[in-house]
Amino acid sequence: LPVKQEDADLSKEEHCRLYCEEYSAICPQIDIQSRARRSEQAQLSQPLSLEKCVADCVNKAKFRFNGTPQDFMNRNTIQCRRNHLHMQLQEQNLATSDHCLHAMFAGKERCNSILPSTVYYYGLMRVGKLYFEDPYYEPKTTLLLSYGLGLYYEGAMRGRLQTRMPYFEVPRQGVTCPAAARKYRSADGTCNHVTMPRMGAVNTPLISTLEPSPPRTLPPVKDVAAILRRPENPSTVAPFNQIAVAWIQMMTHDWFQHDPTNPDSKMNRVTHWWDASQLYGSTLTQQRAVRVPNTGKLRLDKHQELNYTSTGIPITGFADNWWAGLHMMHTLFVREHNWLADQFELQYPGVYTANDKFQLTRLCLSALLAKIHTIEWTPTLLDNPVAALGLHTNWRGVDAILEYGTQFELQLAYRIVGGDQSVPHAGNGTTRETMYNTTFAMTEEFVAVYRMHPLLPDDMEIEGITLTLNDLSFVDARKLTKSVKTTQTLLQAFGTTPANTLSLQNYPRQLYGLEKPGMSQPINLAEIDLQRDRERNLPRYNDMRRQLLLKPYKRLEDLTDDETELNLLKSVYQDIDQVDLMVGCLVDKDRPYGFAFGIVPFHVFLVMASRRILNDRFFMEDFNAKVYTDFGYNYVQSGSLKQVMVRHFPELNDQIPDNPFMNWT
Ligand code: HEM
Repeated sequence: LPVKQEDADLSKEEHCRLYCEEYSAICPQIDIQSRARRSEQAQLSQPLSLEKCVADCVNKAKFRFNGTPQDFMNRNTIQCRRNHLHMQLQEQNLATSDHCLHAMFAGKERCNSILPSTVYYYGLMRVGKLYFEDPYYEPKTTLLLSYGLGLYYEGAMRGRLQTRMPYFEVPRQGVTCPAAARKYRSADGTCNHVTMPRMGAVNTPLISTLEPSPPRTLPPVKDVAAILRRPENPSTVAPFNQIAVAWIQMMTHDWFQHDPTNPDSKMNRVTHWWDASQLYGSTLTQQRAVRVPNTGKLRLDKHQELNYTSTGIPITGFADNWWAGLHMMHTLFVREHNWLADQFELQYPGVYTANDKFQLTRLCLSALLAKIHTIEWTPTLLDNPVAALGLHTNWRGVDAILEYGTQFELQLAYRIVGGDQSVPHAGNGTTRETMYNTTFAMTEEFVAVYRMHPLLPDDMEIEGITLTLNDLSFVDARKLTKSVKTTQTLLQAFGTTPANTLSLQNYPRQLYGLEKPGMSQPINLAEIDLQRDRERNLPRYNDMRRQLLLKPYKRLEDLTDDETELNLLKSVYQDIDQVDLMVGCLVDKDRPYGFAFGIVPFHVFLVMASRRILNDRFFMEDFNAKVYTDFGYNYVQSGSLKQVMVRHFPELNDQIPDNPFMNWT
């Protein structure tokens, strides 16, 4: 294990030289952490015997189990499903009742303290889930109690799921971090994490935290894709618009991308961090290509639109799966980058070099994107006051409660829980090392639940002309982008075109014959989506429910009350355990109040939404005016999507609602 060996050879001074030339105060801490890692690694290298694992579960966790060790493993109990050491680390701090709780979720084994866990689960968690899923649930209680219970469910479930995230070493592979890496985000995502510098970097693996379903005969993807297809008659639409759709695709390009030419590869082609790599690239070479040399700015054409190569490839950080929606979003934020870089010169004349201005702008813009996503985009799709409060808390901490209303009881709650510092959130300095003791990486299940192609339209009207999705995609997008006011026109069209709902019969017809450059014939994206989840060993839907601590279903009938949908499901699946993950996500009626998607994707997001903030140094201990500058920090904390849009397209001011993701009139 290279990290272990390297660390073992380093003196304390070496640690300081390598990791914290500027911040020597944290050296002792680093030394302790390195020693802890080394001792963990030494234990990890011990062979794991099944008997020992079970014995530990029984002795350390005081967990009773009747059956063979193999049964124990097969039952998927949380103690044994992770590697042995991780189990010990995670579980030793848990109360016996929590072990029992895990076990109950996993397979209803007998526990020796069944009573407290029953009270806990059936009492707080059950009631909390009711209020979380429907804040207007009867019997009505006080706001404090219903929101409190709902939030309790969210927090407790996140904690449960979090204990399943693994700890693993990412080999350093010769990466050393220069002093500048302490101040700014690196091009390739290295050095965000001080002691494990390749954590979250480009070309490190996406991880699977769930287990594959047992093998069994499944219907061909072709047949399954056929039941997803959107019919010719008008599709069902959402209250939010196509800007929200283009937004989420742009975000996923920041977080993860598999290599479509090598479906077996688990490597992430972009950095795992929320660092706007879709704009800036995930390597130094890509970054140089998008920058205007010797300035802090990014390239735009003479109309201030995104630049393209002579062959129609956009010059930007991530250019795959391109369409007009991405042209619009990238142009908007590249313009914002250039405006912001100028502001650093105006605010601090002569203080910063061109490179400093570029790096500071990147820091601030990434944080603004993360903030817009957390407190504007996600609450739009999860239009539920309890979920929204949870999301605001992710960014602002318990201060969010104060913004939520002036009700006396909420104010009281704020005081009772101890105010701003009581909950980890952006900027409150909780270190990632102590956060859950896990390694940060995007997960395969996160990729899978974001397969949200049904949000897309089949066609869209732009300046009176109806264009199909094929007309808007790949190099065809370029044809639209040569006029002076392209992005303004696109924003108007996308703002007034509703998103489609995430439901069973709503997969765009156009995507069954998507003309992708380099392919000899059109691709069928619906089939590809299904196929990828199968070949990447994602659990099928019902197993996913089980592993996400949700009650599994018994019959296909449990998934939907709609007879047409049920008949479609029955035309391809014989039983509930066959249902593909994406199909289950689209059809499952288990959708909390106001949610645009179901509880399964939500449980996956619940963990990742917090981790990608709480594990990132630039959102935690380094999210402050010292690192971002006073101006930059205020820019992030006071900025919003509408502000950015109006800055660059003032003519749209009157049309853009306060929440630009909602349909414009
Ligand atoms: C017109 C717009 C879009 C086009 C042309 C498009 C096209 C594609 C293509 C060709 C793939 C690769 C399939 C493969 O070979 O594995 C893909 C993957 C994917 N798309 Fe889209 N897409 C579009 C919009 C969206 C939107 C709105 C979302 C919403 C979140 C989305 C989410 C994803 C995800 C999660 C993947 C899997 C990525 C991975 O495997 O790492 N796409 N898309």
